[in-house]
Amino acid sequence: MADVRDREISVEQEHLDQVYRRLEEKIHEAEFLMNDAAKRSQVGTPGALAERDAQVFRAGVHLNRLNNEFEDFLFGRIDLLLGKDGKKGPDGAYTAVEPAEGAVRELEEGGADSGSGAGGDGEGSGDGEGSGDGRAVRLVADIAETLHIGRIGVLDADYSPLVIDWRAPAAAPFYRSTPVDPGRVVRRRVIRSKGRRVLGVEDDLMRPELTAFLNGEQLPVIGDGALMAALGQARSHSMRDIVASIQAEQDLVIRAPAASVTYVEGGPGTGKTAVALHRAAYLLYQDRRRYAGGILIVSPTPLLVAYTEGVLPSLGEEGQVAIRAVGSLVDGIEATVYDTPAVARVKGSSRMVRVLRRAARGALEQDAPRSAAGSRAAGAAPGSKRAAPHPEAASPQQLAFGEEEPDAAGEGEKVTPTRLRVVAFGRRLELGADQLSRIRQTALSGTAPVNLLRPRARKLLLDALWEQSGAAGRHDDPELAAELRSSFDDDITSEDDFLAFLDAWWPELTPRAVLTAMADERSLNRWARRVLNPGEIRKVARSLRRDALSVHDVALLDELQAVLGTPHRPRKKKELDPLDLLTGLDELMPQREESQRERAERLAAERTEYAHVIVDEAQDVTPMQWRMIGRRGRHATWTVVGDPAQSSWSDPDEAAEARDEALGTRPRRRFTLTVNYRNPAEIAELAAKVLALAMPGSESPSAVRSTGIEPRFAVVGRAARDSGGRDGAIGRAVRDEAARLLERVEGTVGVVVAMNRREQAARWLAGLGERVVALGSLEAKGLEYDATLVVSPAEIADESPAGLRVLYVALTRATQQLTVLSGERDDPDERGVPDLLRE
Ligand SMILES: Nc1ncnc2c1ncn2[C@@H]1O[C@H](COP(=O)(O)OP(=O)(O)OP(=O)(O)O)[C@@H](O)[C@H]1O
Repeated sequence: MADVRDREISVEQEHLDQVYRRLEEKIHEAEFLMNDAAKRSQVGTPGALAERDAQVFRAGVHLNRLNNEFEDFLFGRIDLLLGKDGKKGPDGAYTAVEPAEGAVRELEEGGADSGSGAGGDGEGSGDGEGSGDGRAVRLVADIAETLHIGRIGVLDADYSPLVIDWRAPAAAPFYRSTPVDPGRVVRRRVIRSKGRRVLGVEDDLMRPELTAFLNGEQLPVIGDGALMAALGQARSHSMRDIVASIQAEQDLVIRAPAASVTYVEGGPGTGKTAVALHRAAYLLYQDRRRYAGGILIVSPTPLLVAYTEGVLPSLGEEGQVAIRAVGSLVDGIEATVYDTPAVARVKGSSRMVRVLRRAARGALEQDAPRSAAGSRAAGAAPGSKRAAPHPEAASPQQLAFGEEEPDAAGEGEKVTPTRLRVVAFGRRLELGADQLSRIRQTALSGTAPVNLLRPRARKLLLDALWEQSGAAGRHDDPELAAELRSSFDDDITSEDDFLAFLDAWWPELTPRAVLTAMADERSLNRWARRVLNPGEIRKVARSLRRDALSVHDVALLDELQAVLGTPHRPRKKKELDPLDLLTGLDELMPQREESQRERAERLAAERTEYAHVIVDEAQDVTPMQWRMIGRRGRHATWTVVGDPAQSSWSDPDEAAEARDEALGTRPRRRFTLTVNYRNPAEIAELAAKVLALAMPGSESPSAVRSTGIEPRFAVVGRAARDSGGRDGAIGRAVRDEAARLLERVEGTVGVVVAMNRREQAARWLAGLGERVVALGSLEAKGLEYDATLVVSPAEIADESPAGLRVLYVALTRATQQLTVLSGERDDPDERGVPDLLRE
C-alpha cells in the first residue's frame, strides 16, 4: 500500500510541477507587462499616464495573486465518467453533472463486456456483482476526464485546464458528490501540498461498486478521512479556509445565487462563518462587475474580525470585501467597550429612534458643549470629552463592563443665545426669547434632517426682522419691494453679529454632540419621556458620561447621523504647489488624472453602501444595529447567518422585526446546516444540556467526530478559598488549569469568564504565553480554541436574561478539550459537575 501511496503522490507531484512551470511563465508575463507599462511613463500625456496606471494596476494584482496562491495552491482532484450533454466552460472543462448513457458497462467475470449501459443516476449500483441468470458480472467504466481543483484557475498554453478554480461550475462536483448521489465522480481526492511539494493524498470513492480504469490501469484509492484530518489539526489565532473540504450542504449555500436574501441557520460549529466567507469569494468570482460595489461582512466583535480576516486573501480575494465589527461600522470609530446588559437592552431597542429624533431637535437649545460647527459628524475624534460627570458614581458592575471611569473634566460651555439684535436701515431691531423659540419650532416642524434646516431658520429670522423693520409696506411696486427686501437681507447677513448669532443659535450639530447632550439626565428625561422609564433614563444618561464609546453607542451615532444630515459642502480644489502658482507653471502642466488604483481606493474608503451584505452571528444584532446595517445595503443582496440558540439579545421578536424592516420585502431563501465540525461528540453532548435549558425543544447539530476525551470538571476548593480569599483562589485555579491544558494541546487555549472578570482573568494568565487568551463571555462569539476553560457557568448564566444562551456559546468553543471550573455559586456535586450541567 505504501508503494501505491508513494506512486500516487509522485503522480500528483508531476502535475503540480507542471502547474508551477506554467505559473512561472505567467509571472514573467505579468512582470513584462509591468515593465512595459512603467516605460510608458516617459510619455507625458494624461491619457497615456492613465493607461499606464491601469496596466500597472492589473499586472500588479495578477502578480500579487500568483505569488499569494503559491501556498497550498492545488488541493483537489476528481476523476469523472463521461458526461451527458456537457458544455465546455471558459476554463476548458466539461460541466455535465450526470454520466452519459453507456458510461458504465457490465463485464461478465472472466468474459467480455456485456455492453449494457448502466450509467445515469447510479443505475446499476448495488453490490455490483452477479446477474439475474447466476453469472458473475462486474460494473466497469473508464475515467473520461480528470480535473484538478485549486485556489485559482490555470490554463495550459494550449488552453487545456491544468487547475480549475474552486468556484467554477466544473469544480462543484468536487464538493457536491456523495456516495448516495455521486453524479459523474468516481474518485474524489484531497491533495495536501506545501509550497511546491505534495505531501499526501486522501481519496473518497464515490462509486465503490465500480471498477474504474484510467489509461488502462485500475484506479487506486488511498486512505480516507481528509475531512477528519482537517478537523483534528491544532488551531491558531486565525481561521483557516475550508476550501479543500467543503461539505455538500455547505456548498449549496456557498453557491446559492445571490438574489434577494439568503438565510443560513445552524448550531455552533456547523461552518456558518466559514460558509459566509467562502460565499463572499464565490460571489466575487461569479460576477466581479456586479460586486465592484463591494461586499460588507459584519462581525459581532473585533476579535472575530481579526480571527477571520485572513481567510479571504487565502482564497485569492482582497480589496472588494470589507470585514467590520459592528462597533466599527461608522468611520473613524472603533468601540470595544460593552455596556451592562441592562443599558445595552435600552440602547439596542428601537424605542431609541424616538428618543434620538427628539434629542437631535432638542440639542439645539441645550447649554451643553458642542463640537465646532463644520466638523464631520460621525467622524468626530474618538475619545473626545463628554459632559461633566454626574455626582453619582458608576456602579461597580458598570465599570466592569464599561472599563472607563466617567470623565472628570468639564468643558468650555456654550450657551444658546436668547436674544438677537441687529441694526438695519438705521434702526435697531431685536428678537426676544419667545420669538426666537417660535421661529425655531416653525423651522423644526416636519421631518427634514436638522442640519439641513439651518437655511430655513435663517430665512424665518430675516422674515421676522423684516416685519419688525416696518419697511414691508413702503413700496407698492413689487419689483421695488423685492429689491428693498434683498438689500435688507444683504445688510443683515453681512453683519458679523448676525453670523455669530446664527452659529450659536443654530449650530451644525454632530452626532457626537447630541449623544453628549443626552448624558445630561434632565435633558434626556425631557426627550425620553413616555418612551423610557425613569430607571432606564438614569442608567443610559450615566453610561453616556463615560469617556469611551460603547459598541451600542455606535448604532446611536449612526441613527443620529441620519436624523441630523450632512449639509452639502463644495469639494475643495486640489492644493497646488505655491511655487507653480507663482511661476504660472500650474497653467501649463496638465492636471494629473486620478489613477485607476487611486480611484478604487478612494471609492472603497468613501463607500457607505454595498452591493452585498453578509451578517455573521445575526442573532446578536440589536434592532438599532439592524437599522445601521440596513442603511449600508439599501440596494444590496444579503446573506444572513446565525443561530437563535446563541443569541445574547434579550428580545428576539423585536430584533426580528427590525431585521425584516432592514431587509425590506425582498424574498427570503432558507438553508439549515446540521453537522457540527468543531466540537467532539463528548463536548457537544454536555453543551446540549444547556441548550435544553436555554431553548427547550431545539435540536443540537450532530457532532462529526469523537475524541474519547470527556470534559473535565474542576472545583475551587474550600481550603484554597480559606487560605487565599475567594478571588485569589479562583485566580490560582484558573491559572493552574490553563497551564495544564496548554500542556495537553498543541494549539490555543481560551479561558472564558463572565464579562466583569475580563481584566482580572487577563492578569491571572499573565506570563503563560501567547497560546492562551482570556475572554469575556460575549467576546467568545464565533471563536474557537483547541481547549477551553469555562469559569463558573453560574456567573455567566446570571449576567443577563440571555445568560444561558451565552453559556451555551462558551461551552461550544473547544475543538478538543473542555474544562469547566466551578465556584461556590455553581453548586457543584461530588464529581464537580455544576448545577447547570447536571441531568
Ligand atoms: N467542511 C469543513 N471542512 C473542514 N473544517 C470545517 C468545515 N466546516 C467547518 N469547519 C470547521 O469547523 C469550525 C467551525 O466553523 P465555523 O466557525 O464556521 O462555525 P459556525 O457555525 O460559524 O460556529 P459558531 O456558530 O459557533 O460561531 C471551524 O474550525 C471550521 O474551519
